[in-house]
Amino acid sequence: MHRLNCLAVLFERENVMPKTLEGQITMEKTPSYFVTNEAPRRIHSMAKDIKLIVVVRNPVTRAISDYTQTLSKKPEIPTFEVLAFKNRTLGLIDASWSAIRIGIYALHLENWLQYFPLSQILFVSGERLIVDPAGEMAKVQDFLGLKRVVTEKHFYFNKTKGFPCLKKPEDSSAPRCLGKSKGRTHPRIDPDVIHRLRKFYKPFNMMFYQMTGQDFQWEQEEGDK
Ligand SMILES: Nc1ncnc2c1ncn2[C@@H]1O[C@H](COP(=O)(O)OS(=O)(=O)O)[C@@H](OP(=O)(O)O)[C@H]1O
Repeated sequence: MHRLNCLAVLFERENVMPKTLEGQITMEKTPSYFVTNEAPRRIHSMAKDIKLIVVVRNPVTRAISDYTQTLSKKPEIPTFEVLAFKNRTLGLIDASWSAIRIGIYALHLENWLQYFPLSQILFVSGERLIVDPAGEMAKVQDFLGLKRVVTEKHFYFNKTKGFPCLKKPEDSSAPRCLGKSKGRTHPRIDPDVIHRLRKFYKPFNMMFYQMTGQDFQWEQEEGDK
């Protein structure tokens, strides 16, 4: 079943969704909501006061990450360079390919803003989440009206993983990194293709910065990982 339908069903059969007691928050996470056309209308009709959190990263890196994930399940698919273009000679990007379409954040956000005010949405920078997880988590906790319980002391940089991992200072349980499918090495992509994609996304990124009032600095980035 599609994940959106899953949430709808869970909400409808209230007994399936965990009961929320006074002072508790129920959270639900599905990556595809942000880019699903019917999602804002349906979620709004169920929970108008809901707080929404969206993690966004450079759409070029996001597309490559998306492709890497698909490639790991279907190694026979064409190369990224082939899938990215409608016509490579003309430099025509295939914006209908989901790996590329999902990164047109301004387009998706427009849809959500028809139903929810910006104040109900928090945008977390995927890049900041890696370099300063505690800083981004502070914003998340403030946004949710929670005490800042998760702080610096809950994170350490794991050199083998190449990413921050979680430690729980209050108990002696082992530190935890995200699984093998998170933080995989990306295949090398032709720099011309990356350049073309960056050009493609630039106006949409600008629009997104304007809509959110946040500059994610994706134009300043040198590499794409
Ligand atoms: N701490 C930590 N550890 C590992 N990975 C981290 C971390 N923080 C952020 N990231 C980035 O998260 C990316 C994977 O998340 P996804 O968006 O694919 O997850 S999901 O769609 O919600 O399942 C994943 O993308 P890839 O690098 O392309 O695998 C990571 O770059």
